[in-house]
Amino acid sequence: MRYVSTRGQAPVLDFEQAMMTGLARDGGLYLPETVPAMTRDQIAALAGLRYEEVALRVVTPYIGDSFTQDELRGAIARAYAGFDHVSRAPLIELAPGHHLLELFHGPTLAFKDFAMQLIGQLFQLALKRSGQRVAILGATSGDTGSAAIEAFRGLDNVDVFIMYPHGRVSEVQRRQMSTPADANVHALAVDGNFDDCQARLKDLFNDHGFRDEVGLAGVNSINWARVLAQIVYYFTAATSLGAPAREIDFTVPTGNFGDILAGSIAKQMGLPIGRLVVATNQNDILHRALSTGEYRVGTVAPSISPSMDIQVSSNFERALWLAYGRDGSAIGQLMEELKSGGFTISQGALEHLRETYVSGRASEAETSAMIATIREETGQVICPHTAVAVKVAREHIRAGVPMISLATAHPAKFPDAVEDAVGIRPPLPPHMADLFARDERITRIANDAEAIKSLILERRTA
Ligand SMILES: Cc1ncc(COP(=O)(O)O)c(C=O)c1O
Ligand SMILES: N[C@@H](CCOP(=O)(O)O)C(=O)O
Repeated sequence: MRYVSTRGQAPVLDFEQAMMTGLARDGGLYLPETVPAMTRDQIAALAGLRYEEVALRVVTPYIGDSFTQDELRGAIARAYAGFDHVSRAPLIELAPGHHLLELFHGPTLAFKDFAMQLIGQLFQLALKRSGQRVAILGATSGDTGSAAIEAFRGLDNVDVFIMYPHGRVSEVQRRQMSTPADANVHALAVDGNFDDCQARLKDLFNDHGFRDEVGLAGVNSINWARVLAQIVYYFTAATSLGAPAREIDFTVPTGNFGDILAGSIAKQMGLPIGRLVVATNQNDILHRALSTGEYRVGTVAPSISPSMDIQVSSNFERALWLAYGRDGSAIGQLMEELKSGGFTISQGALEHLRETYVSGRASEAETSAMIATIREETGQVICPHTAVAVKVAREHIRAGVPMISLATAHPAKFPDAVEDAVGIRPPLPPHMADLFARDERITRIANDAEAIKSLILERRTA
């Protein structure tokens, strides 16, 4: 399997190289040159299999010679062994025809664990083989950071530097990043918003001298391996509701567009997904872009679903590349225009996008009201990101087509928003029960690439 950059100017790589490279050297994002199809029979055969077995079958065609089947099987087994639910991603019925896919049973209580735990295992295999040492740099609006830290903490050939927007993540999220005592973990509170963190991350990757000097690696959904691992649960969920014999719709609470992009790849592989519904909070650039064709960056407004407080949505570049017929120079041009605030999507590309995606948004009041409604109707307490999805999903449910909303985080990560909505603070699970008693270690840092570079050079141990 060969991987190509959305901007068409970077070397073509194999899976392991693409995973270790992260951001392509032309500033673009790697994608497989062709998406491997699964036959109807192959998809039907997934129903009822253990999550790990489905993962092996879905992921294998993308790996090429990078890892043996035994290595991959072992990595998958270790990745999901720590999840606290036997199904890994259980599906529960919220209302007739509307289901919740619970993606928060991993160690850090958000969907990020599905990919990060697997990447952690694959990185270790690759680094052991190459003898390389890396400095992982991540940007987070709250969940990617703790998942990355959990997957890489304590390794002696990896340092993990995580930038998060100071004051804009929940206290639980912050403590998940600031309390691990491992010397290779560095939580950086950046004076800016998530878009600033992600922009600085790309600045550092685009500085090839620095990148090579410290062995920079990325585990945001910039990294194709992240998206790949997230494809799997679309298959487990859809086949458990009758796919491929019937069509299934999904609603995905969306910010950086990695999770829903994974759904679109599952669809390209042959999974009969009808609609992929992009659900945004008040930071609704994606909803506006899909509705009007204008991708215009606004100001990031802090919300009660902070992990989706994103305006520059990294993986939308991958969706655009597919919609523009894989034209790297067209994408390069759009990304140049983005530097001045945005661009207009061509009519052809917009139509292509609309064949796959529909969209909606939830205001702050609607999000909070939906947490209360679901509690009232089902007794279930959902997190604010999930509430955004459920609110938008309800507007898009079609008769006879099951709708699956992705429950991307555990409500205990956002106790203030949940308490405001329903008057209760969901308890943290036992392994995190003493989170508020643990010591924190945070470095406050300016929104400045040079300052971040100096810090990495000074602190790296690997
Ligand atoms: C809890 C939660 N829900 C939804 C999202 C949005 O996912 P994506 O960035 O893949 O669109 C995020 C952040 O990634 C998140 O942490
Ligand atoms: N919501 C994310 C933002 C980064 O997304 P990623 O999927 O590109 O890592 C977060 O929680 O950090």
